[in-house]
Amino acid sequence: MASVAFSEKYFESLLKLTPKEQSQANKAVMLFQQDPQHGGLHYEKLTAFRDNKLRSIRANQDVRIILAAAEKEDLYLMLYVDHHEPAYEWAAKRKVEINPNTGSLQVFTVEERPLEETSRQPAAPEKPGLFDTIRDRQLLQLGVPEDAVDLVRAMKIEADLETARERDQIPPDAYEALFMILAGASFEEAYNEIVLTSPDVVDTEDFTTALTRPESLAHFTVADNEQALQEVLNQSIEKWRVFLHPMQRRLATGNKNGPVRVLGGAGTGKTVVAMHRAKWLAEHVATKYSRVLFTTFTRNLAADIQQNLNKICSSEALERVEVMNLDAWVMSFLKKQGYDYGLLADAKEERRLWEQAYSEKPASSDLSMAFFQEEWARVIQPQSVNSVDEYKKASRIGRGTRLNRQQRVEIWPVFERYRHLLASNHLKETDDVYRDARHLLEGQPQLRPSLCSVIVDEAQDMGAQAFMLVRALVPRAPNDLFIVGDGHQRIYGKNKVVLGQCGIDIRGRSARLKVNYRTTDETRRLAVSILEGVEVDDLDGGKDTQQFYHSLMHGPVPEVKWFSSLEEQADQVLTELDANGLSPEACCVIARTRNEVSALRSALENRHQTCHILDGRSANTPAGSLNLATMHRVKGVEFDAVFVASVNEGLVPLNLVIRSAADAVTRRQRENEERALLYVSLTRARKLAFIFGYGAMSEWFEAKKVT
Ligand SMILES: Nc1ncnc2c1ncn2[C@@H]1O[C@H](COP(=O)(O)OP(=O)(O)OP(=O)(O)O)[C@@H](O)[C@H]1O
Repeated sequence: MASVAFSEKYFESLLKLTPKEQSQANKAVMLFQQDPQHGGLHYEKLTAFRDNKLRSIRANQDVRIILAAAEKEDLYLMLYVDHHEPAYEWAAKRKVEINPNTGSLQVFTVEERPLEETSRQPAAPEKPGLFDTIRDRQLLQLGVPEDAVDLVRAMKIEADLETARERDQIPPDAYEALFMILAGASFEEAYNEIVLTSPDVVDTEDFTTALTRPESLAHFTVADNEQALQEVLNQSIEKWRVFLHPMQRRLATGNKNGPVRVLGGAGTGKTVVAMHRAKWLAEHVATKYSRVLFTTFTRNLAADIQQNLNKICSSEALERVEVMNLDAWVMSFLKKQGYDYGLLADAKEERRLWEQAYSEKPASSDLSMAFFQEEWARVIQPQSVNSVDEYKKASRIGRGTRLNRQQRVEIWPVFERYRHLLASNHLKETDDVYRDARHLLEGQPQLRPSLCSVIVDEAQDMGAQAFMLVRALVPRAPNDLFIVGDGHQRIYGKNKVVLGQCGIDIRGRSARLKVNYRTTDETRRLAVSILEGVEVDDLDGGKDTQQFYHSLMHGPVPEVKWFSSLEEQADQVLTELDANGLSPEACCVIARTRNEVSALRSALENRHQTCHILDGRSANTPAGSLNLATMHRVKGVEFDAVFVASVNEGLVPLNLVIRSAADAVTRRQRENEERALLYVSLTRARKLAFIFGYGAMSEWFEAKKVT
């Protein structure tokens, strides 16, 4: 039986056909796998074309499947499917080759069409080439096909590289390397990033081996038996399930000699990597008695992840993975040990307790209640400070208000009182709960759950106590921890965590994902610009950057529009939905506060638009209803279009939050978090993003507005 592989492009083209044609194409491929020479398929060599490996078969009278044949290996690569003429047109200039330097299987176009006119404007002849500093030999090492070297040499402006990618003249791996060079990387940096496993010798005729390389598997999937073929064809191909970026694949598979940390801007596929890692661990490391715990920040995110894992894991693998938000997991664990506390989750209750505790403040002190709350969250809880003596010694690095030892002694009773109030109300904060669970495990190791591995998603919003608990949950061993996060998206006022200080040593095992698969580059740029100048950490005491972070999709630059009233803003939301043919259930209106979300809801409902508020519990949005959510709630999810609404002065950044900061340092931290909220909101958009406001505009957008 023949082996069949499919390119990503094949599925893209398949999905453009009618359901009937798709099913005919599937049948043809299945028949082909049984018998490539079957008369009904009209297996035909496309001799006059650029690549003599190309063949076609018939799906019906008109629809043709274009494939490349490695006949000696009885291996066939399905590349494209379309109606007769466009299918042959597509095939005429394509080449399918194993790159002799990188070993990756590449499909690209060879054509003599010049690059855009822009490069040939009067001044162009003297313009230096984009890649003049890179030698031909280096271009080849980076995976540029020999046929494309002249084209690369002719590139004069950035748009030339984009044009070449859009026309498939440069294969994706070579494009990425060239993109990095343009963005300032040295040859060595680009090479190390793109050519993950440089083969010693490449056999350019050995397609079977080429298809095992991560670079090839980013764009091809193999079905080497009938069952595999059925599976590939039956599932609607969601790309993330099959076509992993080489870096994603490298991270998701194989034994790791200890904790791994994965960073990456919004939409770079961190959660996808974490899910594939869970799958790999479930298949290779876990047993029924030693499972994988996949934790994330909220119940909604855990539910989404479970749903997606169901799509990629067998039922045996699923039994070996437990998905839960960390709070829920720890509470359930503690309850089983007879723990008799509830979690303090109600902001009003919290405020009430603080107001009582604040009354212990010495009359001589003019510190605000906000100061005490911040001090508690950023100094006392992360360091498990339990007594005045410990407080005297506690590190207060990063705090804006200085306190000498005497002052610490004087204000300590406020914290003691707050702790007492929590206890007398049978309440604990999450940090307490994490700590209690860890102490329990340290004192009674036999209680340790049987886990071989813990995966942590959205790590930027987990604090030190959470990570110390995670460390205690699983013994130090290969594959023990896999941590995924993005400091740019820290929105819950947690201290920056330093994994090394929580006993988690990631040295030599960390990576950053750079390709945004969700958002258009135009939206991504705007989102990144909001965080300009904000220093972002890498979860381990170092700095993170957005260098080389890019998106391959393009669309309109998000519009920043201003209105005179909330009602006018609501009108415009409806106008844009209509004008862009958007389904309301695939879109979301996002505002900073719950009150503003409610006001928007009323305005939209008054205009006969049904709305669906995304809150703590997720339920599917009914068809025709428009999603509405706060900025906090949209973390980790995505929509075709987002309307970041009511970006008004006072709301963005939220005045209340900024004004109540006890000192300048805290104010800056809060302002950065407000920026992160906008970054998160904007990067939820798959196709379109809008920034709307009314009344006085947020100072952050004054310069960008369109009237
Ligand atoms: N290899 C891939 N091929 C195609 N699509 C992908 C790939 N990896 C991820 N995606 C898609 O990109 C989008 C973002 O992925 P994911 O949610 O994993 O990113 P993330 O880095 O966790 O995002 P965020 O931090 O913004 O929540 C999803 O729609 C996902 O299906």
